Amino acid sequence: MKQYLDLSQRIIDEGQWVANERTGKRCLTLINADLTYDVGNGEFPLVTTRKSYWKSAVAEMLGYLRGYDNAADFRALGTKTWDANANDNEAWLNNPYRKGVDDMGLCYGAIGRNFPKPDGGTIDLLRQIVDDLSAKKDNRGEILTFYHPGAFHMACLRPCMYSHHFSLLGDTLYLNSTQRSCDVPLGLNFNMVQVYFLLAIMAQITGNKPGKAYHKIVNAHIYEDQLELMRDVQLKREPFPAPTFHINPDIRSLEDLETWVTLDDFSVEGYQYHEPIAYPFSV
Ligand SMILES: Nc1nc(=O)c2c([nH]1)NC[C@@H]1CN(c3ccc(C(=O)N[C@@H](CCC(=O)O)C(=O)O)cc3)CN21
Ligand SMILES: O=c1ccn([C@H]2C[C@H](O)[C@@H](COP(=O)(O)O)O2)c(=O)[nH]1
Repeated sequence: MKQYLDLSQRIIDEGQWVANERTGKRCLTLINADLTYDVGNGEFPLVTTRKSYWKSAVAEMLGYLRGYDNAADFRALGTKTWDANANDNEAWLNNPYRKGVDDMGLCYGAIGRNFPKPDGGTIDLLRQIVDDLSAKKDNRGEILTFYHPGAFHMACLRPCMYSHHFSLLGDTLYLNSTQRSCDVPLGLNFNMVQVYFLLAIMAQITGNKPGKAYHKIVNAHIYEDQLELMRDVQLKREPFPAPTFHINPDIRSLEDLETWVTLDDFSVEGYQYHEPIAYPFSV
């Protein structure tokens, strides 16, 4: 939580104003931030200085792991966060590759679970990584990437957290996640939970212990219409102690994640938080 508040304050103190063409808004922007989550010690990075919707965050990551490519599937899982990008963005609505209502196109899990090969066919990157880590193998390239520049014109958005690199030392699993673009008031709230969750669940389904997760952010920004709420409301609040995150121990495999798992298989204990803040969202 302290890392989140420090980054937000750093953007306010040192950030530069940058015009963003896609959204038509200016962003106060900082380059490079490194956050660390000690998953092995259960330090769950949930924001407490406003109500944070952690179930939505977990649902998003679960949808990526399942390879979902449309907002209706994400809604069925328990999050509406892809509705706007799938259905309200002018450029995407006019894109000939859009398959209809709720389609997100080729992004996130639709790429990572089905990565196109130049010589034909596709690779399921997640399946390969789960198989290797379960066999205690780390080939120094256990990388789940959602980044495929050749498919950007067929997607509603380029992936923001685009690479998750797993490493095994003995039976302790580590994760380095990289994010190219970060909406700190809205997106990062979710992204911290997602990086923690990804390491915790991957350790559990591959029979390893979770270690630390390292979260690299390149472009960290606050949109102009969010600045006042962050500076004058959220940053004035005192954080509460971190809650703890629990996963149903019966989840044992990638197939479990793909079939019967719901948000009821996850819980948060001891979550104390301040009043919600409704930050504006830029499509
Ligand atoms: N501008 C922007 N920021 C983002 O963080 C973002 C995108 N676009 N597009 C793709 C995904 C979608 N994400 C989203 C979308 C909506 C919320 C949001 O509205 N959050 C509210 C309510 C959440 C809820 O009720 O479930 C919040 O207060 O956190 C958060 C992340 C993260 N990503
Ligand atoms: O997981 C996510 C997904 C998206 N975001 C934010 C970061 C940016 O504000 C927008 C994406 O816009 P681009 O023009 O494609 O950079 O969404 C996030 O913070 N976390």
